[in-house]
Amino acid sequence: MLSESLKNKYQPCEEIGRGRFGVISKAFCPITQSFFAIKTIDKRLLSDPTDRQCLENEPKIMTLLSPHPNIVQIHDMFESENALHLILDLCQPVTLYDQIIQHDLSEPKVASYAKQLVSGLAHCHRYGVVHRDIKPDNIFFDFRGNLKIGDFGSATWLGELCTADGLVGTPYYVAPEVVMGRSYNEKVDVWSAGVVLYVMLAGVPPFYGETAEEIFEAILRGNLRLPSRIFRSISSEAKDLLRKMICRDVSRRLSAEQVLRHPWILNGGETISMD
Ligand SMILES: Nc1ncnc2c1ncn2[C@@H]1O[C@H](COP(=O)(O)OP(=O)(O)OP(=O)(O)O)[C@@H](O)[C@H]1O
Repeated sequence: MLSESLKNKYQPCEEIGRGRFGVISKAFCPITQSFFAIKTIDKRLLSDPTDRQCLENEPKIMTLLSPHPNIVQIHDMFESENALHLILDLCQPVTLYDQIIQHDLSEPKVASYAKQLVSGLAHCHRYGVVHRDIKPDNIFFDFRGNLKIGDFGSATWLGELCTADGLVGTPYYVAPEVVMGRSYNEKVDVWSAGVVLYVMLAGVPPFYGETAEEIFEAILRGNLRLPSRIFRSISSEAKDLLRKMICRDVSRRLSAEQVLRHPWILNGGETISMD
C-alpha cells in the first residue's frame, strides 16, 4: 500500500504496532540517515463520518502543533487512493502504560513526566487544540527519554465559542462534563492528565468499574478519594495537585499553565513537607 513517492524517500522496515485503522512501521530515511515511524491509515476501514473527520484532523493538528519537545512531531505525509501515511518521530516501544505496569516510578520521576505531559498540553491549548484522549497508552518516549504526547486521532479545535462536544476518550480518563454530554473546553485534558498522574502514583485508577457504564457512574459521583493505604507515602504537594486537577468544578480546575506553576511541579516532586 506504500506509494512510490514515499518509497523514494523512506525505506520501510519492520512493523512495530497496530491501531484500529492501520499499521505503524519503522522506516529509514537515507537522506537524513535517521529512523522514523510511518503510521499507515487504511481509508477503507473508515466507514463512519466521525472516523473520517478524525483522519482529516490528525495530520492537520499535528502539523499545526509541530515542533514541540513533548509532542510527537509529524515530518511528512503521503496519500494514495486507499491509504494515508504519516511520517512521525520514532518513539520507544515502551509507553507510559508499560512503565506503570512495571511499577518503577519514583515521585521525582512522576513529577518530571507530569511536567512534560502538561507542557505539551499547554502548547496544544495555546493553539485551541484539545487532545481528548490523554491516557498512558498515548504517552510515548523518544530515544533520549523525553516524553511525547501522541495519537491526535481524537483531537479537535475549540471553535469560536471555545467549546467542543461529543463523547470522546477512554472511560477511566474521561472528564465528568464529557460523560454528561455537555459542551466542554480544554480543561478536559487537565482532568485526564490528573487521572494519569493518579495512576502513576497509585498504580490503580481513581474511578473504577467493571464496565464502561460503571466507570462513568463512578466519575459522575466524582468524589476523589486518596486512600491512606495507597497514598501514605505520597507527599502532600502531590495530593494537593491531584485534587486541583481531578476537580469536578471546571472553573476551579487548574489550567495547564497553572499546573506548571504548582509547587510540586516546580520542586520536581522533591518533598518540602506541608504537614
Ligand atoms: N511514533 C511512534 N513510534 C513508535 N511506536 C509507535 C508510534 N506510534 C504508535 N506506535 C506503536 O503503535 C501502536 C499503535 O498506535 P496507534 O496510535 O496507531 O494506535 P492505537 O492508539 O493503539 O489505536 P487507535 O488510535 O486506533 O485507537 C502503539 O501502541 C505503539 O506501540
